[in-house]
This record gives sequence, structure tokens and C-alpha cells, in this order.
Amino acid sequence: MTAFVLSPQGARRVDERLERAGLLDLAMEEAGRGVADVLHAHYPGGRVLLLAGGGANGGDAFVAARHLQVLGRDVDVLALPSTHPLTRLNRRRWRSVGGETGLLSPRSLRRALAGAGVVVDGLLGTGFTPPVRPALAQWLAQVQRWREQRADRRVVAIDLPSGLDAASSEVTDEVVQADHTVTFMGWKPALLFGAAAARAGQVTLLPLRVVPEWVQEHAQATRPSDPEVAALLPVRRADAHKGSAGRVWIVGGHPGTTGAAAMAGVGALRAGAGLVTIHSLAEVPLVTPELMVRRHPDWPATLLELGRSPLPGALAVGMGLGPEAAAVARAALSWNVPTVLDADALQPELAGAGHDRCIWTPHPGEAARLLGVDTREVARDPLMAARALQSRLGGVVVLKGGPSVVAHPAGLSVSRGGHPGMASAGMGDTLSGVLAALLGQGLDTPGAAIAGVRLHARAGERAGARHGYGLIASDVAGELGGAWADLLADREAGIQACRSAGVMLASGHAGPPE
Ligand SMILES: NC(=O)C1=CN([C@@H]2O[C@H](COP(=O)(O)OP(=O)(O)OC[C@H]3O[C@@H](n4cnc5c(N)ncnc54)[C@H](O)[C@@H]3O)[C@@H](O)[C@H]2O)[C@@H](O)CC1
Ligand SMILES: Nc1ncnc2c1ncn2[C@@H]1O[C@H](COP(=O)(O)OP(=O)(O)O)[C@@H](O)[C@H]1O
Repeated sequence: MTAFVLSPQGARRVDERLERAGLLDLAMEEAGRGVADVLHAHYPGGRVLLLAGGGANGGDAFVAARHLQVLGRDVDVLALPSTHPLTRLNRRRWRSVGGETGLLSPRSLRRALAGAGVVVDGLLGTGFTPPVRPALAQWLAQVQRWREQRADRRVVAIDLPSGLDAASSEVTDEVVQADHTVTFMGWKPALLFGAAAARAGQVTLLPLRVVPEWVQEHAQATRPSDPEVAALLPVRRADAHKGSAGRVWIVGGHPGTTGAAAMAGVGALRAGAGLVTIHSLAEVPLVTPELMVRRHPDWPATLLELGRSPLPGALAVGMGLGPEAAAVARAALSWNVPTVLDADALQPELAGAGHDRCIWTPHPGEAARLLGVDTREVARDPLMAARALQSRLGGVVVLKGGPSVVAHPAGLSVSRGGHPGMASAGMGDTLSGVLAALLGQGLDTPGAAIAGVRLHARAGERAGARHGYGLIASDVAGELGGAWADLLADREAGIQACRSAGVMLASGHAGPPE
């Protein structure tokens, strides 16, 4: 199923609706019980110390305490004064089953930590407003020191580690390092990006059965599952031929950076393009004989000639293209065919020159240049940056990273998977080829972006399993066929899931070009 990304404001909206409908108690029960189940499954031994804050995050901790006791665990609870009515109610329920609650203080915490094997952090959730108040910072530091003293000590965070701003990828020193975070309803942006995501440890999302359509309504972005992505991929007829599988042009390469165009070409071939031609002013290495390479004397005359010839189903422009990239990209955009713009073609002066069938693929540095901001600002909130870029450039934007964000006219989508070994040169070039190949096979622009990013990430996972951090872009290209097969294995399930959930990922496949 599609998972959703919920900003703290979105979570609050859902919270308010649940409260008005009298369902918040049920949601808290489901959330707290889920925390207990996940904790017990992953960390079956050791005394559990639950830390409950005053808000609803603390309420979840009281519910979890009750269920952990039912599961036969030894449980201690230390709490702050409860301010939320449901937290008070669940504190009473905990007492009614014989549970005791101590007041959280440096002394009580020190004592309880001495006997604990697992700490449940239920102090601050989405209701946290930075910065962390000093007393709390001190307790969080105590928990942090306790965890670092022994390798078998675990911290399980409820919804998100305390001190983490749910909307930001940045962290401060106070934020607890969790081993596992059990989050509810949707991914909070902090659990997806940057240093904040690393503090969450492993994340389990519990969608909660209570009125899921409200989550969808208030979501900031979607996170399609593999079966849903697979439903976007084209399926060929048995009589397919190279013309019907899509003709792709790669426009790139410059003396010294010809490998970029070659890698894009291989990416396109491995993602199913029928015919791939590289147009370049430089001598592009013939990395595989199936690629056609045309070397030209200069761009102005070449662009005129190419514009008058039969145009391809899709093209990718910019990989290693060099100083004339903006002018070349502008001419290519005037041809009005599905176009991927990458690397040197990602120039601010092209804003307004694009069309609906463009995919712009900046990494955070390129995104910052296009937006005229600092790279750190892009990295802090990739969802906002991707949206801002899409409204400035039009078409579809893929803001690359681990994970990548796809911004399309109907919304935002965050990719799954990938591998840290993909942080190496040429990965983005390969992706450009993949995206052009999917556009050439008739996928619409958002569909090509969502499916292409996941296909590339899946190939990265496969290559990463084999090569680890030593993986190179050619390895990823070599795994694209296997990645496609992995996704297709779930295609039918994906189509059914999309239909029954009424979830629109993107309109998907427009049919193969003639
Ligand atoms: N949205 C929903 O429908 C659901 C929410 N649930 C839980 O509810 C949580 C949100 O609950 P709340 O909105 O009550 O907020 P929280 O419980 O996350 O935080 C509010 C508490 O934190 C304190 N606080 C805020 N900023 C602070 C700071 N800078 N320093 C120290 N203390 C600070 C407040 O005084 C208050 O006691 C979620 O994270 C989740 O755990 C769950 O019960 C499941 C259902
Ligand atoms: N840690 C990571 N996890 C997942 N994917 C990653 C990671 N690092 C990089 N990638 C992917 O690798 C690609 C890198 O693109 P880019 O920086 O443009 O590379 P290049 O310019 O060298 O071709 C992107 O698709 C990005 O999503």
C-alpha cells in the first residue's frame, strides 16, 4: 500500500478530526499496543523503562506499558505531569492494572536506568516545539549516556525520537539516538531525510486502522509501494520491435566529461530503450557497441539539423555537456518532445523555457543553484525545495538523494530504497538515461519519474548487495533488468492495490509510441 508523509501540521489536523469524532482514544490504544508489539518482537529480553511526557506521546507510552505487561515484560514507568486528558486517562488505566508511575527526575531516572535493558522514549512527539527545555535536555543526555555504555542497550522511540523537529532533516545534540522508531499514520519528514533520519534507527510505520483516508487527505507526500510502482511500468506486446520500444537521444559529453553521456546511454538501453543515439561534440567512449554515437563539429548547426530530422520519442540533455549546455537545452526544449534535463542543463535561466513533458533532475547542489539558495536550505526540507522547484520550472522535478523526491503537478512522492554505495560518480547520469528510456516507452512524465527513480534505486540495492560501498554506476546499470523483473513480479498486485485504494500515483502508462 501507498504510505503517506505527514508534516507535524498534517498530523495535528488528523489528530483534531479524530478528537472531534471521539476516535482519539482508539488511535492511542492502537498506537501504544503497536509499540509494545514491535518492541517485544525485536527486543524480547530485558526490563523495559518507559518515559512518558505530558502530551499524547506520553499517553502512547502508558498504553504501551499496559500491553508490555500483558506480554509478560517487567516494566517501569517514569512520567512528567500529564497535561493531555487521554494521557491522564491512560495513566489511570495503567494504575488500575497494578502499574506504578514514578516522577521523572535525574535521580529516579538514574536508578531506573541501572536495571533497564530497553528504554521507551515517549517524552516528545509531533507536539514538540524546539528548542528542548534544559531539564528535558538533561534527561535525554542521561538516556544517551546509558545507551552508549553497553552495546546491548536499546532505545525505542514513540513516533519520533525526542527533540527531533518532525519537519526538518537537521538534528541538535539533544536528540536521542534511537535503535528503533515506531511511527504512526504516516512518515514524518524528519524520519526520511539526512541526519534526522539516522537518529531514528530502524523505522516501523503503523498506519493505524482508524480512518486512514484522513491521513491521505492531510498528507504532504506519498510513498508508493513497489507493487504500485510496478503498475506504472510498460508491458510489451510479443511483436514489439526496436522502433516501438522507444528511440532515445542523449545530448551530452564534452572533452573530459564524455563518460557521463556514455553512462546515460547505457542506462537508457538497460531500461529498455529500443534505439539510443548519443549526440556529442567529443569522442564518446564506445562502452557498449549497441550504443550509436554521433560526433558533431559544433552545436548551432547541429541543433538546426537535428531539429529538422525525425525527432526521438524522448531525449536526455546535459550530462557532461559543458559550457554551452543552457543554449543546447533551450533549443532541445523547443522541439517539444519528452525531455530529461540533468547536470549542466540545470541552469536558472531555463526557468520558463520548459514544457509539461520535462523531467528536471537536480541533486541538492544543483537544486540550490536553481533556487538561488544555500544547499543546506534544500537539504533541511527536500519536500519544500522540490515543490518550489516544480512551481518554478514546471513539468516534473526529481530532487535526487537518499531518498529522492519527485514533485509533479498533482503532488509529491518520496522514493523508497536505494543504497548508500550509490553516492558515487555517474549514478545521476545513469538515472537520466533510465528516465528518458521510460518516457520513450510511452510513460507519462510523473509516471516515468516515479517508476524510473524506484527502478534505479532497486538496481542500486541489488548492486549494493554485491559490491557494497565499492559499487559503481555501471554496476547499477547492469542490475536494471533484474530490478525491472523484481518490480514486475508484483505488477498485478499493484494494479489491484491502486484500484481498491483509489490512490493516484500518477496517471502512468500512456501506451507505447507508434
Ligand atoms: N495524531 C494522532 O492522531 C495520534 C497521535 N499520537 C501521539 O500524539 C503525539 C502528539 O501529541 P501532542 O500533540 O500532545 O504532543 P507531544 O506529546 O508530542 O508533545 C507535547 C508535550 O511536549 C512538551 N513540550 C513541547 N515542546 C517542548 C520543549 N521545547 N521542551 C520540552 N517540552 C516540550 C509539552 O509541554 C507537552 O507536554 C504524537 O507524536 C503521537 O505520539 C498517538 O496517540 C496516536 C494518534
Ligand atoms: N545514499 C544514497 N541512497 C540512495 N540513493 C543515492 C544515495 N546517494 C546517491 N544516490 C542516488 O545516486 C544518484 C546520484 O546522482 P548525482 O549526484 O547527480 O550523480 P552524478 O552527477 O555523479 O551522476 C541519484 O539518483 C541519487 O538518488
